[in-house]
Amino acid sequence: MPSTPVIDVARLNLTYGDFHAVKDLSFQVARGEFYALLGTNGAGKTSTLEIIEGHRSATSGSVRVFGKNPRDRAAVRPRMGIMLQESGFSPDLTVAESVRLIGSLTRRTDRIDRVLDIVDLTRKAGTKVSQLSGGEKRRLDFATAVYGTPELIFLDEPTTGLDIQSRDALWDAVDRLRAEGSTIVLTTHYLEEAQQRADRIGLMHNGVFHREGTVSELTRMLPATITFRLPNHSPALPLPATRDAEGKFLIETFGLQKDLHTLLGWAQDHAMELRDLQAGPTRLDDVFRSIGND
Ligand SMILES: Nc1ncnc2c1ncn2[C@@H]1O[C@H](COP(=O)(O)OP(=O)(O)OP(=O)(O)O)[C@@H](O)[C@H]1O
Repeated sequence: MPSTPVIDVARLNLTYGDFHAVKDLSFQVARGEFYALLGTNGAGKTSTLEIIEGHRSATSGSVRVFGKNPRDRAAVRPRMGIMLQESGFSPDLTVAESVRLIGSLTRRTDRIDRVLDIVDLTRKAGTKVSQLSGGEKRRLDFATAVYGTPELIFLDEPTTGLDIQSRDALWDAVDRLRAEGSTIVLTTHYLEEAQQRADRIGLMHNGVFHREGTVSELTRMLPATITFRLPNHSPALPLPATRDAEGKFLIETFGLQKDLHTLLGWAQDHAMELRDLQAGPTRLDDVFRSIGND
């Protein structure tokens, strides 16, 4: 029998005055899953997450986290690690004091030196929050997700402002949390981060899901592309293609491997060089750009 979902949202609605921000939204997140809630600006992601995190009441619909009402903070909060866009740590506290505060707020236990090590702030333990760089502050925000290895972790734009080393370290830490069984909910505008890691994606637009599914389910709906250039007066191509104003050819295909094989065979047979050849699967960016087209 499948286990109870960690998050169960059914026909969720939220209105701000007469503005309908979230409309009949339903989705579930299973234990151990990495779910990315993505969408256009103003789509309703933050509003939805605020309800799931217990910060806001729904106008109607049902939200269950670990089978409980998330407004029941005492039952649910200790099991959730929430990395907000800004955690709002007091500027006068030191890094170590801020991390200790996470423990008392969430009622989870952990070793402060362990958490500082994971977020690479050991050397800044005695530094005041006001004296941290933007990236260091972001890593301190991440400590809220790491502290006490919570069962459910929300990451809201976690890598904004982080250099590449810090990003890699953050994702390594997330991988370890997953290996220990944590469920991850990510929101980000860096689509490739979601594309690489998410088990499933909910793509929101105007308060509803435009699409929901695995990355391959989402991208399978749009064609992959092959682009290249050819010298003038080349023989006819073996596949339908369009040509832009700069002379670059574009082939759109749902059979990338087969069509690429056909094209390369044609080029070989005619001793043609396919200059600037690029072939790529559909990216999540393309699915995003298609919002509003259907
Ligand atoms: N407190 C509020 N009062 C009135 N309208 C609000 C309030 N908070 C959000 N909204 C509106 O609700 C809609 C959804 O906002 P929300 O912040 O949930 O979107 P989002 O998907 O997180 O957007 P973004 O990617 O831009 O952060 C937006 O049109 C926003 O202007």
